[in-house]
Amino acid sequence: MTIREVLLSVDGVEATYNHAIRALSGVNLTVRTGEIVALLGANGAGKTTALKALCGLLAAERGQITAGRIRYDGEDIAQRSPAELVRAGLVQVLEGRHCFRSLSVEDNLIVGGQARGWSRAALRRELERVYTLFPRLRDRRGSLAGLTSGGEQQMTAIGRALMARPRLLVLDEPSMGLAPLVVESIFAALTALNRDEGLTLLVAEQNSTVALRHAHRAAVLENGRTVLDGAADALRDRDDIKAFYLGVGLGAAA
Ligand SMILES: Nc1ncnc2c1ncn2[C@@H]1O[C@H](COP(=O)(O)OP(=O)(O)OP(=O)(O)O)[C@@H](O)[C@H]1O
Repeated sequence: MTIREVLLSVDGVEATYNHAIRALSGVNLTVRTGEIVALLGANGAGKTTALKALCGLLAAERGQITAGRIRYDGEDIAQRSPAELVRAGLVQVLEGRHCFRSLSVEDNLIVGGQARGWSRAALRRELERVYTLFPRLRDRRGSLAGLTSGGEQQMTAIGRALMARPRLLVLDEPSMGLAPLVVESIFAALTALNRDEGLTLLVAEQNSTVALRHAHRAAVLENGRTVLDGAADALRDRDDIKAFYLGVGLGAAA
């Protein structure tokens, strides 16, 4: 996959909640078209806040961007609504596998396609694309999403985002609470989308071992600020960095 122009840039972003609690104090991040970028950091480092800031979701949590600039596809997006950003191709999968629990898996996916107003034929084609990527969802398409496994719910949440045909897919902790094999299959699907379709990905993860295995580059947050930014393979080999910033024990870092 060829990596091209800068699709997203976050420069010196600071943010607070309730105009009082400082959550971000200098986040810098660049995502180029065709890249997989991992956003790493320990619990509470500011990953979720950073993703919400760039997806237009901070205001809904009484959060404010107080400094810095966020540009997507060459435009300042700090004031854009999440719906506008989805139409522009910036689509997020929030932490915690947000599915409509009382809708079927397939209806969840269809809801994701509504942002694009697909025709019937196009909708069918997009559903097929998701089912090819996640065959388990084809088997479970008639089941209520709330009654499927954690992994299937995460796949449904990702599938729903894919139905909007993102240019940049932003994911918050896709591995959370899932068994290692399920995590591996989700990351394998995301990597295949990146490789085969050039989908650009920004993935926040506490599971730095998995994220660094799949990402091209990574940024590390500590106390709301970017402290490291570099090639994923360089960070992967630095056990000292992982132990210091990511809380990965030296013995478990391999
Ligand atoms: N809605 C909120 N209101 C007030 N403070 C918040 C809110 N959400 C997060 N914070 C605070 O902002 C800081 C950054 O939290 P954030 O959730 O962004 O970190 P994180 O790296 O995503 O951690 P985790 O992996 O635990 O979600 C923390 O100090 C947290 O307590």
